[in-house]
Amino acid sequence: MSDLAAVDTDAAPPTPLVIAIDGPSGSGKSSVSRRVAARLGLAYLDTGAMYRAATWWCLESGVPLVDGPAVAAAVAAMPLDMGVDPAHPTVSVGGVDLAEAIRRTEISAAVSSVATNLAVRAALGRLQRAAIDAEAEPGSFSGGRGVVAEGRDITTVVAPDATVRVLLTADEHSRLSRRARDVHGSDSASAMRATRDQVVRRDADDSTVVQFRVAADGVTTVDSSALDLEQTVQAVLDIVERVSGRTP
Ligand SMILES: Nc1ncnc2c1ncn2[C@@H]1O[C@H](COP(=O)(O)OP(=O)(O)O)[C@@H](O)[C@H]1O
Ligand SMILES: Nc1ccn([C@H]2C[C@H](O)[C@@H](COP(=O)(O)OP(=O)(O)O)O2)c(=O)n1
Repeated sequence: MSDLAAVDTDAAPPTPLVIAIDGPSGSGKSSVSRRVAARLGLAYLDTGAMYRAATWWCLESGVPLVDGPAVAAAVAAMPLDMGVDPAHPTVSVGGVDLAEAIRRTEISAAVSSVATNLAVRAALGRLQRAAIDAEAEPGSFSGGRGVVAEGRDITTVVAPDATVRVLLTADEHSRLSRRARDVHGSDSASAMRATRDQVVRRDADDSTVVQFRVAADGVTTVDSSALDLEQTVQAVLDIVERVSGRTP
């Protein structure tokens, strides 16, 4: 038998990895997920940005956020586009780039009222699942490279069949301190007080419809309270290697 004949040309390509990461505000989901995706050559889907974009769209269209059916109808018609390159993730609606707008305090303060609308959750959940499937399908347009998707219900509702499922946590003080530094450039007592609404109140509201405080069966918890960013990324990469054998 020649050397050439020994090559198995029918060998299946590696199954695209789907990594689901959930956790509360400030636990480090976005920072860690982007880095894990970049290191493994995967796409990156920020599902929180989709809820933020939906909130921006409703406010921009003059839809009162207290009117649940009107909010659901507006979100169903939202021309949303998510860019999933971890080096440059984008979110736009009707061609308007929302990178900055969706991080404003006004959106952070209002987003839970949209995220607790069950019709909105169903609609955005379907879009998220389709985006994950598009990245995870071998031979798909995007090349089936696989994806890291992060949010609050990815491990439990949107992609409970993901190859790797992680709940990223951190104690309340660490989460407040990180968010205060992100938003106010300082984690002084007053900056942390000013951030409480965006972290503690919002998580309390969000957890009335989604369970992201305790790991579901089969989900591995990573507590980042005593870790720096690189150590947290490494902790997730270690889990990926253990579960799937994949390394950067
Ligand atoms: N151990 C850590 N893990 C993740 N992020 C950390 C860590 N320590 C500090 N950070 C910082 O905390 C912030 C976390 O914010 P982010 O990733 O937006 O969290 P989330 O998406 O969960 O709200 C970022 O500025 C990040 O650099
Ligand atoms: N899969 C998801 C993702 C986010 N959400 C909600 C929860 C949050 O209040 C908003 C915004 O999420 P985002 O991840 O951007 O919030 P943080 O940056 O972690 O504070 O959307 C959700 O309900 N389900």
